[in-house]
Amino acid sequence: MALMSGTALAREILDDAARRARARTGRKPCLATVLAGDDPASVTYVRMKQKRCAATGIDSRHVALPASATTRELVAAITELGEDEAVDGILLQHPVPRHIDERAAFEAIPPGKDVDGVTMHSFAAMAFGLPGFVSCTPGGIVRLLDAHGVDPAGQRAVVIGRSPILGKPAAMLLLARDATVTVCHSRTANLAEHVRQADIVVAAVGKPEFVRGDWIKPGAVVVDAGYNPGNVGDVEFDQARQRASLITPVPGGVGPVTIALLLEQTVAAANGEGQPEIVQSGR
Ligand SMILES: NC(=O)C1=CN([C@@H]2O[C@H](COP(=O)(O)OP(=O)(O)OC[C@H]3O[C@@H](n4cnc5c(N)ncnc54)[C@H](OP(=O)(O)O)[C@@H]3O)[C@@H](O)[C@H]2O)C=CC1
Ligand SMILES: Nc1nc(=O)c2c([nH]1)NC[C@@H]1CN(c3ccc(C(=O)N[C@@H](CCC(=O)O)C(=O)O)cc3)C=[N+]21
Repeated sequence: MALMSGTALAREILDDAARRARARTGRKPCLATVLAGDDPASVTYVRMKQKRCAATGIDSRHVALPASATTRELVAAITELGEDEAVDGILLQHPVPRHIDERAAFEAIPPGKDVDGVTMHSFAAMAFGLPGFVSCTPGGIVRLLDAHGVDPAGQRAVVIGRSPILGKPAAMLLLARDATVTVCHSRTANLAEHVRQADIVVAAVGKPEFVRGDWIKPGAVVVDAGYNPGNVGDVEFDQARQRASLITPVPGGVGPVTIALLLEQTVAAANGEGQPEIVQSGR
């Protein structure tokens, strides 16, 4: 077993982003973070992103709305950031309070500022193999595989989870890399049987140690995107690592690369570029 660490890769991506920041524009790129409500985990994530911005030479601006905010108010706040020329990228922290229409709020982000890759436009571009911003966690997963010499082509990939910002786009990116992709979810029958067949497993469930180590096929590559309270992933790490050829740790795996991609795409947005290199096949 070897560890598929994300910290070194994140460092590389951030160093490169720092070098490219202001190169074309002469001013710092600016990421706007938007948070509705005060969920403590979300507050922590947003703070992490802001700190990483500061260290990378990126300005950040934060818009905080109360948990009682309406869809209309959230959409208005995002629309305003979309029209603000000083803002290059917009991140709306997921999840939003239950009474808010999250999709409507995401869609208020103009495609050129969708550095978190959450809009229909970005998803479709990614799925069609066209230039655009990728969803950060799935994009980070593919970059991790690349950095560790894992070529998904012809491999059986099983993605557990189908959420709009994680499981579903992760499946599309693996498909673009010519993997044979199975997407599992809460209605999947015989989940363990699917996982046992997988050369590449992506766990994106949100349940601590949900994926049992003995489901992992010997030699498989395991990517644990789960991030549960107490820094616990979605995979039973100690058992899985004995069977996997490569496995991401939690923390220090997918998480840091996700944030690095967000900042990389913010710099790209400021420089007027898309992010075409992740999707190659155009299928
Ligand atoms: N490192 C990072 O950057 C990020 C990490 N995360 C982490 O990833 C995890 C997943 O996040 P997210 O996708 O937003 O979560 P969601 O809750 O939106 O989605 C969870 C998915 O898991 C599926 N699922 C739930 N129970 C089961 C089950 N028993 N068997 C099979 N599938 C099941 C659900 O299926 P169904 O669709 O049928 O309900 C759903 O598709 C969390 O731990 C989160 O913290 C999330 C985003 C970024
Ligand atoms: N619109 C939106 N986009 C997101 O990308 C998004 C989101 N909403 N909502 C919440 C999840 C969660 N998420 C994490 C990112 C990095 C780490 C991360 O870097 N974790 C460190 C540990 C950090 C620490 O706890 O010290 C690690 O895994 O090593 C974790 C979780 C992004 N998310």
